[in-house]
Amino acid sequence: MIEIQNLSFGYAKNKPVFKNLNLSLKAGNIYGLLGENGSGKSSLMKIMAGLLFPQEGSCVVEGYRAQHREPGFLREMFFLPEEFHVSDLPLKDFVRTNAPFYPNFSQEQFQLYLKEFNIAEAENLSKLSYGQKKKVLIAFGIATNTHLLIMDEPTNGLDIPSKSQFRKVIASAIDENRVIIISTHQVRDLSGLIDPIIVIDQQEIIFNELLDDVSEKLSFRLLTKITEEDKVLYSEHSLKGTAAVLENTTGDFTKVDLELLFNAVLANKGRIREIFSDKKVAEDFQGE
Ligand SMILES: Nc1ncnc2c1ncn2[C@@H]1O[C@H](COP(=O)(O)OP(=O)(O)OP(=O)(O)O)[C@@H](O)[C@H]1O
Repeated sequence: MIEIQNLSFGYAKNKPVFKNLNLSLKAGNIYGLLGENGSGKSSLMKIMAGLLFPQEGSCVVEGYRAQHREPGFLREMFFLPEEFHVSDLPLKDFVRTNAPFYPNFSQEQFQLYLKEFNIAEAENLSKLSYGQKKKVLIAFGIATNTHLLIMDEPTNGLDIPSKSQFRKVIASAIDENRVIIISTHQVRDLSGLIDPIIVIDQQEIIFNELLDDVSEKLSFRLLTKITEEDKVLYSEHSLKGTAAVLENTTGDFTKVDLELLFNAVLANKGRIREIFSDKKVAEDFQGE
């Protein structure tokens, strides 16, 4: 659905944000895009939305070059940026003005999601808080039924009940024709929702894996003591013990802790890359 090839991008000449980046995203998935502050998550999302242009290489969405923002592309793409502005309109006028851009917009779904988020349809946007406005945009974005839905830090600013409502509505919105991309620092908010996980670091994608493959290759354990046999890739001390990411040498599947995974990927990217590329070589070999 999205093919990014040899993409280089930067805001200033000698300060690249991405160098020769390649990424392929497939419909039917809710991708989680993770990275430290300034790693380029928002920039990548804006490139996919056609709002920033590659200096080299290409970003093609369902056959359209994103940067050309052709009508056929715009009809099938909704982008919720981290910072947004909405006009002071009654909600029904907001819908009347914006819904016609999206041929598959569903008023019925929009109402359902608003109800889930406890927002009355009679509201005027000027009377809503930041978090409530965000929920209106999330509800609208999902109800557009576009093939590509991009959300930059959607749970930022949402209260605790809204975060679980968010998970519920997003989980109901994915289908085989749609790709959803969500960037976040709050990985715990999105655990059980995002899969695969993509990590950006230092101008490149350093990790792009399905959680099933993560469970197969890595173990997430709370250890009281680390022994020499434990192939520890990353560990953190806590009051409960040492939370560790290890190479999965036993074949047992443990539950993936996204925060630990992210920290491990950043702290030990060379070894983690080797572990996952071994798997890909083996799969390619089997496929021959
Ligand atoms: N409008 C801009 N002009 C110049 N540089 C920019 C601009 N926007 C972002 N940058 C730079 O580009 C790099 C990537 O920024 P980006 O906002 O894409 O990162 P991010 O991963 O989304 O960060 P955060 O997690 O803090 O939101 C950073 O070094 C940032 O300073």
